[in-house]
Amino acid sequence: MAREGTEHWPATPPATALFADDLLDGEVALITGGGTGIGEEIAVAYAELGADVAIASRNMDHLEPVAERIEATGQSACATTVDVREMDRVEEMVETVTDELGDITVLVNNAGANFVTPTESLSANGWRSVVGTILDGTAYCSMAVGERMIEHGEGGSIISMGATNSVNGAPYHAHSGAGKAGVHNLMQTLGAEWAKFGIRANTIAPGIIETEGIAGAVGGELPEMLLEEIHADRFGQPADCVPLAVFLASPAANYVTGAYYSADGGHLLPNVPF
Ligand SMILES: CCCCCCC/C=C/C(=O)SCCNC(=O)CCNC(=O)[C@H](O)C(C)(C)COP(=O)(O)OP(=O)(O)OC[C@H]1O[C@@H](n2cnc3c(N)ncnc32)[C@H](O)[C@@H]1OP(=O)(O)O
Ligand SMILES: NC(=O)C1=CN([C@@H]2O[C@H](COP(=O)(O)OP(=O)(O)OC[C@H]3O[C@@H](n4cnc5c(N)ncnc54)[C@H](OP(=O)(O)O)[C@@H]3O)[C@@H](O)[C@H]2O)C=CC1
Repeated sequence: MAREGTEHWPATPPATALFADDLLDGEVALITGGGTGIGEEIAVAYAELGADVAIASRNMDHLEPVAERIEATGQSACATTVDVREMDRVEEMVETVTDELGDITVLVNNAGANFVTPTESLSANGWRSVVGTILDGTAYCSMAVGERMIEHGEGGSIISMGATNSVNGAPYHAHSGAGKAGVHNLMQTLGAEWAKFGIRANTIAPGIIETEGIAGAVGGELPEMLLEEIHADRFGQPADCVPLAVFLASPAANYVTGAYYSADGGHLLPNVPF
């Protein structure tokens, strides 16, 4: 996996160099969109730290090679198809994962969708496609897994991928920004409601992370001029998002819920003196 860094902003080291290799022993993690990009990096890191890992998305071709990478660590893997926009399919996914790996203790709502477009060119179906994946999908997966976490009675960790485009609004991101803002709000609400069950719910907001998904979303290569807005002077890599995802899944975050952490190289910070 690419881990490009610069002199002042070095690459984030692999999880095995940062965390104890048994940190996630006994955890069963489900990562939606775990066959590509950031989700793949989190899935493999969780397995390297001792979790059994399920990955789910629409296309099994994405999932099978990652399931092999998980199994190569010695942990159990489950790869299953789902469209997170459909509650029935989400319920089936959760049944499959629970049957194969046991009760889910960590859910990572990572499946995502975006394309940049002027809002006046956005169709209703385009809006639904993106908001359905980001917001409905996060809600459906959280409800289906949360219900079982409550029944099981041992708590759990729900981690959702937000995006920095939701913080101040972002031109051409009406659907994505609004959906991701909803994700953060949903995690805060679940953090409050489900605290009594020992379920924590938190959000990670990546900045601009080099993945095939974002390249597709912007219609090709990421424009270099975007770097002018990033204090770290480099785009992020999937590995830059992993330590937060490991922390939030682990006992190190036992007192952390409703929180919002960005991994964006300072993208949201002002870059002019006034
Ligand atoms: C520049 C800096 C950015 C920084 C912040 C970035 C924040 C977030 C980033 C990310 O999330 S990156 C990860 C992105 N990953 C993906 O998008 C992967 C999954 N993507 C997809 O599945 C597709 O790209 C999809 C279009 C999002 C969804 O596919 P689906 O099969 O459900 O939809 P379609 O039937 O293809 O289309 C539905 C609807 O949407 C319209 N549409 C699709 N692409 C565009 C576009 N580029 N511009 C305008 N409209 C688009 C399409 O025409 C359909 O609408 P109708 O024509 O039926 O009205
Ligand atoms: N890369 C970036 O710069 C940023 C990313 N993010 C967020 O981080 C997360 C990961 O992004 P990234 O790795 O770049 O993206 P990718 O495009 O690589 O990953 C998105 C994943 O979601 C899956 N997916 C998409 N739609 C659905 C659906 N309807 N049902 C189930 N699975 C689906 C895709 O698999 P399949 O096609 O097989 O369904 C794919 O594996 C996303 O939530 C994204 O919004 C946030 C800010 C910036």
